[in-house]
Amino acid sequence: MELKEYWSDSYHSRDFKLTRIGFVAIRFRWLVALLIIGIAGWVAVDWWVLDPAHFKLLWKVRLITGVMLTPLLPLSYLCKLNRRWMILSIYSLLGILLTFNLVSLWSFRDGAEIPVGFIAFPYFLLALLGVLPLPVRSGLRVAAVITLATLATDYWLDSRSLSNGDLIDRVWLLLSFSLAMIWVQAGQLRMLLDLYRESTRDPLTRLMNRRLFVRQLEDVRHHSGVDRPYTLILMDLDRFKRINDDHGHLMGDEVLVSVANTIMDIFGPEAVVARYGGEEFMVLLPHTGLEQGQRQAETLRLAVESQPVESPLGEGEVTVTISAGVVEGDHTSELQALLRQADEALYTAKSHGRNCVVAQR
Ligand SMILES: Nc1nc2c(ncn2[C@@H]2O[C@H](COP(=O)(O)OP(=O)(O)OP(=O)(O)O)[C@@H](O)[C@H]2O)c(=O)[nH]1
Repeated sequence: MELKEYWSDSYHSRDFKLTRIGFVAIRFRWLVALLIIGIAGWVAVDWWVLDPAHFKLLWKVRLITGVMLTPLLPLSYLCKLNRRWMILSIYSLLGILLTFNLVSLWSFRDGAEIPVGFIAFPYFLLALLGVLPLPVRSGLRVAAVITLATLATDYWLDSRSLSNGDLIDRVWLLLSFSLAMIWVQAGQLRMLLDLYRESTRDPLTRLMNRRLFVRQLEDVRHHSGVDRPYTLILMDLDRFKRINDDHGHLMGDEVLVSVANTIMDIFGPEAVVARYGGEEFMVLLPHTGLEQGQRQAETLRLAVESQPVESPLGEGEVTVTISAGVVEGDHTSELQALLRQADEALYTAKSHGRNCVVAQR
């Protein structure tokens, strides 16, 4: 994982963004549910430790906080659809809880001793938010909001305490907890990204696998218009079994990696490229019509044919050829039918003697 991927989600793929938001949504929902139960359950502790006057005020504050948190449960279902909803949900949670913190501390303005649970609340909140897999930039924002709100609350309620060493002590504690939160969040993000890559990448060629490809295809189909077609190229190595049989599986693997690299070189970063099966590759060219797709497939076919692959054991080189089927889709296309059509076009290319490209409307 690169450092910039820890820093901001703008360096994550669209698909991973959605996956991460889905995880955040689930954890956020559990967090809200636990907070509702915890804040309500705390009434029993208040009843035990507080004097009746305080208890009378604070149980209502807890009840109102619980009621205000409740809409965040359905909101968490919207969070997984869109980053904006996620941000709104997280900051609404912070707003409600920091207001709760403010009101509960304010209730001790008469000089009564504040139970440690109330003083520790912002630190408790920072620790809890560690469960969300947020990038460092988002974590810093959350930490800044909690730190500033906590210091402002303290200053407003007891400005005297901020003139002595208490201020340094509090700032130090808040910064320590913030760092711990960001560290845990980055760890969660890393674990999620590693798992995501394991489950969506082919370990040999590092291309995406079929599962992710189909999701990407669905996404491109969804966002394309009638006048903005896309093209699919399904290709298969010719007589690949023979390469394995004659030169060994190590050579076969080398051929697969070499062809994958050639595909990436020819089509560039705009294309969506996947290892679709054992010796099958699929390329999705957004905003590309059938004729242009066919021309690009032909360029690839010639490039593969003209670049023999060297044996990793230094036992000479082999010439590889590919056959390809090309089809065009738009937003009305039914994906399974389109994939079947690409398969038929490839089959036709194979039956025409291999090492050729067949486009099918
Ligand atoms: N080395 C290696 N071989 C693989 C891998 N995945 C699949 N294969 C082999 O790919 C071969 C596919 O063979 P076939 O389906 O018979 O196709 P082909 O020999 O390419 O023949 P045509 O497709 O008809 O031109 C099989 O021998 C598989 O073992 C892999 O990851 N590495």
